[in-house]
Amino acid sequence: MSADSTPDLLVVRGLVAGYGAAPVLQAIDLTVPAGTIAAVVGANGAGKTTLLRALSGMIRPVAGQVLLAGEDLRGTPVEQLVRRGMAHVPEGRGVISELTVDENLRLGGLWRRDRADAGRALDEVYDLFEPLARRRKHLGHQLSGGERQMLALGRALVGRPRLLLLDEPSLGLAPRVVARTMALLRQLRDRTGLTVLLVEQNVRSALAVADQGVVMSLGRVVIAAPAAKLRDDVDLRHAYLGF
Ligand SMILES: Nc1ncnc2c1ncn2[C@@H]1O[C@H](COP(=O)(O)OP(=O)(O)OP(=O)(O)O)[C@@H](O)[C@H]1O
Repeated sequence: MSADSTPDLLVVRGLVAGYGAAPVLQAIDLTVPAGTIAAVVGANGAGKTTLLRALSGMIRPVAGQVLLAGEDLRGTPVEQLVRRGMAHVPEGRGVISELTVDENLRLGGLWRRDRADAGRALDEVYDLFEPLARRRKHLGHQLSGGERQMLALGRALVGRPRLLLLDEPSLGLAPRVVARTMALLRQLRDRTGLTVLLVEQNVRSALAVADQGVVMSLGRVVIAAPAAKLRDDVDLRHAYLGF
């Protein structure tokens, strides 16, 4: 439990993971309370993307524990992670260019047994992302960068995740689109209780929307603090964020 007794949805303890002999992540500890947004920031190569990959089962941790709502996820196959409520929107977004917007979105709900609710979730995504509703029949490759970002996020939301792992959603997007995406995350948190772990290069935008800021350096968490504190405390900003 966190200090204000909100249950922790995600608890990471001593997570070690990487790609070969030398691990990238060096014993990561992290706690994300349910219904909050945590922004993971840090220099290029700090290990932010690797952290998301290790959480979503794309790479197998060498050591440590990942608990989702108290359940240990070690050894859980990726499709089971999705069923348990974890959705990962990777950097580069993974939209399938040859499929239409509608087909891409439906992929996000294919595994769901409750077909009626999958249909409702699809309608909700079209309500949230009006440009997607207008382009249902367009192919993935016909979309703009911002629309592809919406589509990747929308596809994850069709699965009604509890925990959304989001890698660099602002990458390559116009500031207006970034602002809209961040506002949407807040709206989802407030309306549906969604929990978000957001990796961002755009530190200011990320800390503006987040409840918690997590700064990584060289595969470690160097500080985890309320986002407002990281935003407003000049000494902390200078020490950990360099601005
Ligand atoms: N597929 C891979 N195989 C081997 N090493 C990798 C692979 N992906 C990343 N790395 C290495 O792992 C380290 C951490 O990279 P990672 O992408 O997690 O950092 P990051 O904080 O997300 O940085 P960026 O913001 O540049 O994506 C880097 O040294 C990187 O070179």
